[in-house]
Amino acid sequence: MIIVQNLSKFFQQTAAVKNVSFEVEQGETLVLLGTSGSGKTTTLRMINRLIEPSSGEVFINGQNALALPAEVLRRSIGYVLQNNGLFPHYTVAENISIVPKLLGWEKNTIEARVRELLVELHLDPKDYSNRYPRELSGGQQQRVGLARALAANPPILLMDEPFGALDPVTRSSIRMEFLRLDELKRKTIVMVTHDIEEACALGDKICLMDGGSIKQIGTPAELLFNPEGDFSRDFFGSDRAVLEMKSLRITNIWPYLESAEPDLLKSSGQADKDETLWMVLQRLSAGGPQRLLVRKDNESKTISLEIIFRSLKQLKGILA
Ligand SMILES: Nc1ncnc2c1ncn2[C@@H]1O[C@H](COP(=O)(O)OP(=O)(O)OP(=O)(O)O)[C@@H](O)[C@H]1O
Repeated sequence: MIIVQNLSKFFQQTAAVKNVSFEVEQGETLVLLGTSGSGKTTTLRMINRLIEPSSGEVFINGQNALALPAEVLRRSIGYVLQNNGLFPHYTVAENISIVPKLLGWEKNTIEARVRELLVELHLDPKDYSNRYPRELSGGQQQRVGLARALAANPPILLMDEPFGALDPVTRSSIRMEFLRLDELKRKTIVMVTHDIEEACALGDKICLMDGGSIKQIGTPAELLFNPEGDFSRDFFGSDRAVLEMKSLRITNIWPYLESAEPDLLKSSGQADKDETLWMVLQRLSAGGPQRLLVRKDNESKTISLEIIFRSLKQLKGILA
């Protein structure tokens, strides 16, 4: 769906992005992760040509993006900015309607779409449609920013630090909300963040960048368990243990779990193979187990789990 080939950007003498190449399949989320100044935003903005590349190519559905008029390209790509970029003098409904209006949609269709998006994003249309951005909390503004990007139902969504301006608690709850949105599940998404946990939670693939270049691309589990080089290894630092837990999908360890802890999984009754082990365990026991270790043995290719619950009562409660 998106192919980026040898993309580079020079600002005067400075190489902000150097020979970056990646592919994002339809419905996939690729996260651009890296330190400050590593070229993430520049890379993202070259996809919809808010920044014109110095060299390299971008293909969207097989079409050369650099050969299309930039406005046409941008109408098929939703864009969510870090500080939401809402127009302060437009109401919520007007902000969300911008692209559908540009595309000449009928008034009734636009109104219905605005209502639908507000409901989906948990903002009561009666209460919020006519508010101005300043009358919303940061999290609500961010939801409206997302609704605006989704309004014309673009197949591709680019998100630049979409949760960056939020406090950690709001950030993590909105992130969970976004993960569950059906509308987002169908999109091809490229997202910038410097938050490692966010990258692991949201990315099907992570593109780890440093100094304008890609250091490694892979699934969160690949980057965590098989880092290529010192930069990748050091990047996750002390967060590694928890992140490994969070990035492991039940599918990855299903065969081992079935033989090792059948009761545990059966007791959940609904352990979804796509969920991370962490989420399942959190659901199983409010507050999570006291200690949870995953060990991977590369030679025998086995994964062992050590789960220590807070009390016998907690364990019995789960298995009941
Ligand atoms: N318009 C510009 N003119 C000159 N240099 C720029 C411009 N935009 C970005 N740069 C430089 O390009 C490099 C990459 O910037 P970019 O914003 O892509 O990084 P980033 O990884 O998104 O950083 P952050 O996480 O801090 O937003 C930086 O060194 C930055 O100073």
